[in-house]
Amino acid sequence: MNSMLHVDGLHAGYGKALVLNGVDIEVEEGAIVCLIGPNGAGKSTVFRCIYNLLSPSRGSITFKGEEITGLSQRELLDRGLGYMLQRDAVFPEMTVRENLELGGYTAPDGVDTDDRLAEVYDLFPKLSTRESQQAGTLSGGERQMVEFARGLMQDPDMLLLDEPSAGLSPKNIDTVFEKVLEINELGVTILMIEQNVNTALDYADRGYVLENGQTRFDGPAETLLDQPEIRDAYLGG
Ligand SMILES: Nc1ncnc2c1ncn2[C@@H]1O[C@H](COP(=O)(O)OP(=O)(O)OP(=O)(O)O)[C@@H](O)[C@H]1O
Repeated sequence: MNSMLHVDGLHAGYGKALVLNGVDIEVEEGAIVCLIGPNGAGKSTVFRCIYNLLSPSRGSITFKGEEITGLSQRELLDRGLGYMLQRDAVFPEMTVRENLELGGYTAPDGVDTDDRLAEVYDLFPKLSTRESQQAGTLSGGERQMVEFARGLMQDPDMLLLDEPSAGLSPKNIDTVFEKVLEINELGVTILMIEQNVNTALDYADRGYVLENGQTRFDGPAETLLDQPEIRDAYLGG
């Protein structure tokens, strides 16, 4: 397997506060990798560095074998790296279709928006039946689907997902992870931050545990929860 994304010795912070002090993550092409860790461990900060929303003070980030530190979001999308943010980011006044078409505008050259829309509707049939509905009137789970679908409009090779299941009901959480799996099976490599550790690790190939801005453990997802320190920290023993 080829390495898709490689984060090596990442250090970063906000002002004088150092938040990351040695993060190493390897994501192989085709994998689903899950980044877990307590609140404030620095998970979103890792994503901000990868997506050039924050400049690292040390370390390197390579995507498809090339250094990407400092590249604009436009360049990252052109290279096939997409990002779905944690916060609710649909445009509520716009219809479902308009939200998706917006995703298409930022797609790399050569991606046809109409073709892409048809493929995305295949993946999310419910959204095609709601395409004229204002996104702000959708349920939380449906809005999450719109965000997901919008990220896919860019036809990425890899997606960064920041807590795709955040704030959803148990039923919708399963639906989101099923979609993650389906999208992965279509060839999209996934790196996701998750608080629903048990469920996320059920779907992931590999997991990384971040604590105090450092990678503390990593391993195949199915064996990660066998480690007593991780069980104690996440499942109360
Ligand atoms: N813009 C900012 N300015 C100053 N400090 C920040 C900023 N953003 C995050 N931090 C701090 O950096 C640390 C790591 O935050 P980060 O959001 O990366 O953690 P996280 O692991 O994603 O947490 P959570 O699981 O709660 O979302 C925290 O202590 C946070 O308060």
